[in-house]
Parts: sequence; structure tokens; C-alpha cells
Amino acid sequence: MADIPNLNTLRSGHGGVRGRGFRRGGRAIPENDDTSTLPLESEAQTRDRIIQQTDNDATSSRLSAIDLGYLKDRYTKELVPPGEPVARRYPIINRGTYVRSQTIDTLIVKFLNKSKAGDSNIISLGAGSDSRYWRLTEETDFLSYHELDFEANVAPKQAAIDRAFANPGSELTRWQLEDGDDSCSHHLHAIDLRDLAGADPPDLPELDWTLPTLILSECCLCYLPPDTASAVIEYFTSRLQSAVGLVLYEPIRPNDAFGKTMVSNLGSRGIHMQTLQRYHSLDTQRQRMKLAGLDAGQGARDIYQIWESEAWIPKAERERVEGLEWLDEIEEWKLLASHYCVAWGWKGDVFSRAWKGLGGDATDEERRDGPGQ
Ligand SMILES: C[S@@+](CC[C@H](N)C(=O)[O-])C[C@H]1O[C@@H](n2cnc3c(N)ncnc32)[C@H](O)[C@@H]1O
Repeated sequence: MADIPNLNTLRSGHGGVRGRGFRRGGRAIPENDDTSTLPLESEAQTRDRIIQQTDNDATSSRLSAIDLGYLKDRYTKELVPPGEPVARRYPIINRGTYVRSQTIDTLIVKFLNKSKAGDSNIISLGAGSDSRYWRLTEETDFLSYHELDFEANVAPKQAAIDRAFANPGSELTRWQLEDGDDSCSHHLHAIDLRDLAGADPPDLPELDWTLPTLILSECCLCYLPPDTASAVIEYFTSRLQSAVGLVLYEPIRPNDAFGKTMVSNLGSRGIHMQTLQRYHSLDTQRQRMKLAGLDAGQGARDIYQIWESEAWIPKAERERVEGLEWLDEIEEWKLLASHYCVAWGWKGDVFSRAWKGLGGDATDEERRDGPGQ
């Protein structure tokens, strides 16, 4: 699971000056990386840089989980600077990364299966180094995938993609030969999401607003002020003309003992999850969907509930994952996993058919005495 305090990051510097000068459409990144001539960072820039670097945590957790066999993904290693060893994460982190990724994949694949007959969009807010586009297109046609992130993260990702496609032996080149399909497209948008909440928000080039669209925020909107995060969601829901689904992965329960420690550890690294108090529980996440004009049903589960549910993780798959690493910190696992959730809401027939009934029966009330009770 990413964004957990006290974990070493695999890489550093991702999101630094290399991104400057990059523009979507291919302007070259400057050769000169000499930082000594750069002006001093303002406090706001420092805060943004720290947020940009949270992608390092997410990616390093993903690489660890891939390396140990939790996740199948041959692309992520090509989207990060070459030559870094994979840092092994704790078993509870690997399991959390697994459940988070699988759950989001399940929601996406259910949507894509229902919209098979035509094109669809996925808009990934704060996509970082995510490799989902290439994994999904191994199975799917007719997908326009739009990734939005700060220029400082988009630039190195674009450079890594270009590097991989220039290498005949890379997995991305293999993908291009085996799965690359003209009817799928990948778009990187270098943008500060907060600009979408302003009075005169920019357009997103090449986004077809008429298609059914799934919006994904995998630990991204939680870094924005709550009203700004809502305005970003509204930017999309008010413009999209067809079915809309929203999938969020975020921390919850900041006010119990574990939650307070989590918040304080993140704070000591300069990381502030700004939406966390407003959307502190599964119920407030569901209400948030309703306020956004979306149907939520039972559409919020914590990571521990999902791990425990056969509807999400079938028995054989659970046994496979349990066999990958010995995990004896069961109580820690329950605590950690119950402080992160996946929430989903929708409007439109294709999402109703894809997601209705998903979730199981447990409610917040049933769980108020703690995880697993
Ligand atoms: C924890 S990382 C998650 C990356 C990816 N979604 C994943 O789960 O692997 C958070 C990402 O959100 C991006 N982000 C946060 N605030 C943003 C903003 N205002 N505009 C654009 N991107 C933002 C960061 O740059 C970073 O890449």
C-alpha cells in the first residue's frame, strides 16, 4: 500500500527540474540538469514537490509487489528510471498494494466489459507512473486513456515511454507488436488539477466528452483542499455527456489511534491529506458520491473488507497470495487495511449494469467496533 509513513522510497528526485520545459506534444526536456542556477523554491512549490514525490512511494510499493509475484505487470519497471534495485516492502504493504490494485482493476474491467461494443474513456487523475493503460489494452479494444498529473511527473514518464519504445527489446515494444492497437490511445496531460477548479478551466485536448467515462483517483484527490477536489469532480461530471463512473482510493478513519499516528507520520514528511477529515469513513465517502450526483449503492469498502470478501478475492486467489510471503502481523494488517478504502459511484446504464450489487453486505455500523468485527 502506498503512502504509508516511515517507508524508504526507492527513488528520489522524480518530479524535480527534469520536468521543466516539457509540454505535451513533444518539446524536448532540457539537457542541462544543473540545479545550482535555479531560483529558490517557494513554500507552495515545496509542498507540491512533496506531493509529486508521493508517486515514488506508490511506484516502489508496486514494484515490490510485482517482484514478489503479487501483481502481474511487465511495464512498470520501464516507466521508472533504469538501474534502481527493487526495494522489498513489508508483507502487509505488499498485500495492501495487491488488494488496492486488484480492486481497482476489477471495477475497471467490469466497466470495460459492459461497454465493449463501443469506445470508452478512462481519466486517471494523478496517474503518476501507473502502467494500467498497457495492461488493460492487452485485453481491451476501443479505449482512450487520459492521464493527468503535474508536468514534473508527466515529463519523466513521457521520457521513459519514449526510451522504452526506442528499445527493440523492451516490454513496451513487445506490447506494440502484440497488443498495440490503433483503436486504443494513451494521452498524457501535464496539468495542475487545481486549475480545473478555477473560473476559466483549461480544456483537455483529445478528450471525447461524449463517451462513457470512468474517472479514477488512486490516492490523488485526497491531496487537494476538499472544495477543490469536489470542483475537479464537477468539472468532469458537468461536461461528460454519457455515463460516468468515479473510483477513489483514499485513506479513512483518521481519528482513531492508528489513524492519528498515520496522519502525524505523514505530516512529519510534509504530506497533508486535505480531504481526510471530511471523508473520514465509508459512509461519508458514499455521501460524497451522492453529492456529486452519482449513485453510490454500497459503493465503498475498506481494504480489509475487500480482502475478506470472496466476492472480491476468490478463495483460490487468496490462498495463492497468502502463500507468497509469511505474514504474521495479522493485527497490524487488519489495522492498516481498514484505514484505506476504495469508493465508487456512477450515473448511467453501463455503470449500473457493471457495478450494481457489488460490495457485499457489511456496513460501517456493523464494523464500528473495529476491523473484522
Ligand atoms: C500517491 S501518488 C499516486 C500515483 C498513482 N495514482 C498511483 O496510485 O500509483 C499521487 C499522484 O497525484 C498527483 N497529484 C497530486 N495533486 C495533484 C494536482 N494538483 N495536479 C496534478 N497531479 C496531482 C501527484 O503528482 C502524484 O503523481
